[in-house]
Amino acid sequence: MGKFAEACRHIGFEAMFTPRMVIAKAWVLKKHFDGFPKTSDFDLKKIELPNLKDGELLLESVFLSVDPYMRPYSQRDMKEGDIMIGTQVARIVESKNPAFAVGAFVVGNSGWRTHFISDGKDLQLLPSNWPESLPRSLALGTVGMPGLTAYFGLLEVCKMKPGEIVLVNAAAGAVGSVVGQLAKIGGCKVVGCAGSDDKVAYLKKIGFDEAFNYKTVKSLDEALRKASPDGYDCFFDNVGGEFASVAINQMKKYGRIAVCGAISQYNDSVPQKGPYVQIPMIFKELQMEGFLVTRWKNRQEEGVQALLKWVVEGKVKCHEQVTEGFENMPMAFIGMLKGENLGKAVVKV
Ligand SMILES: NC(=O)C1=CN([C@@H]2O[C@H](COP(=O)(O)OP(=O)(O)OC[C@H]3O[C@@H](n4cnc5c(N)ncnc54)[C@H](OP(=O)(O)O)[C@@H]3O)[C@@H](O)[C@H]2O)C=CC1
Ligand SMILES: CCCCCCC/C=C/C=O
Repeated sequence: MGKFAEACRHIGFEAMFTPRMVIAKAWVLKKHFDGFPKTSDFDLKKIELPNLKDGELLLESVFLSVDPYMRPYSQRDMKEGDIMIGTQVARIVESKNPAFAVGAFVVGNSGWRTHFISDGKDLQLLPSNWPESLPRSLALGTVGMPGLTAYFGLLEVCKMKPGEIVLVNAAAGAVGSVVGQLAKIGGCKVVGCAGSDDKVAYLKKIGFDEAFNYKTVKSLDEALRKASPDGYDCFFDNVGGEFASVAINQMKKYGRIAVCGAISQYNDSVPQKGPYVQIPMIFKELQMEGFLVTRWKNRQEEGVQALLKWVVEGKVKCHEQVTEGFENMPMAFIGMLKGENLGKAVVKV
């Protein structure tokens, strides 16, 4: 390094003279999942990032999300060798775009990478009223896509009304835990099912009226009937498969079923067989509607502000399962699919 550049480094102008070389780490899908994902299906790659062009930003991921949709979407939309899809909370490290200041935090959709370059079009700045004391990781969970899924699914698909009875499965997870709490805020009775006694205890702590461990009950049918002998007006289904086939028979007349997810089927190599839904749907005159949260893209601001307010007021509680270390992303993803997470599963880089 020349004397002038050295002097500049001492006074903090190094970046002006020495282009920064950034090596990003990224997880790629080495092999399409066959049944349950394995760590050997992933590969960790290093990618040298080019210098920024005008209008571009360099970002570093701070928290990355692992979500169930990555399993079916990888099958549908990805080819082997592609970087794993996903969202992150990222900090702007360098900016050649006047709309984005260095140091600001955004939600990006750039996949499993430690660093990336963006032109800003696909980035969402964290709301300007985000409290300093609130973990920014919540922008991937309760105050992000999963929270919005609960919000729009309950309001627009279940069309819940005060006094109704709401059933939700995978209830201690990112979406389910918000569903139950919003249904309580909306004046409903809430029944939640989850896969461990610790999760059930958590559901009771955050205000669910009834909760049980679907893995240890003798009969799911009996447990659902005991939790709500009159049946269910709304069923927010995160699980599908056998659970949904049993629950549908306990819907009240004119009940509404929001088909949000089918995690019990994502790892199946051979499709599951019925029982089928038509008979209870006809005789109970049910409405069953599948949805994707992206339908309400134009109302995202409304949803985020409503969720942020409830979280800040303490009316919606959040729990996160934080895995430390970018190198542990595959493990965190697999763990979430196995049910190891309480609340939202995120990875801290
Ligand atoms: N439609 C949409 O736009 C969206 C849909 N979703 C869907 O919502 C659902 C929940 O997602 P999210 O809250 O992020 O994830 P969670 O945080 O709930 O994590 C997944 C949970 O699913 C449960 N689970 C896993 N396998 C099974 C199984 N075979 N049977 C029953 N439960 C199982 C586990 O909980 P447990 O220990 O209780 O079994 C696990 O913790 C998923 O199906 C997802 O695909 C999510 C976001 C958007
Ligand atoms: C930019 C992230 C898009 C998330 C879409 C989530 C839809 C989920 C479906 C099932 O899990």
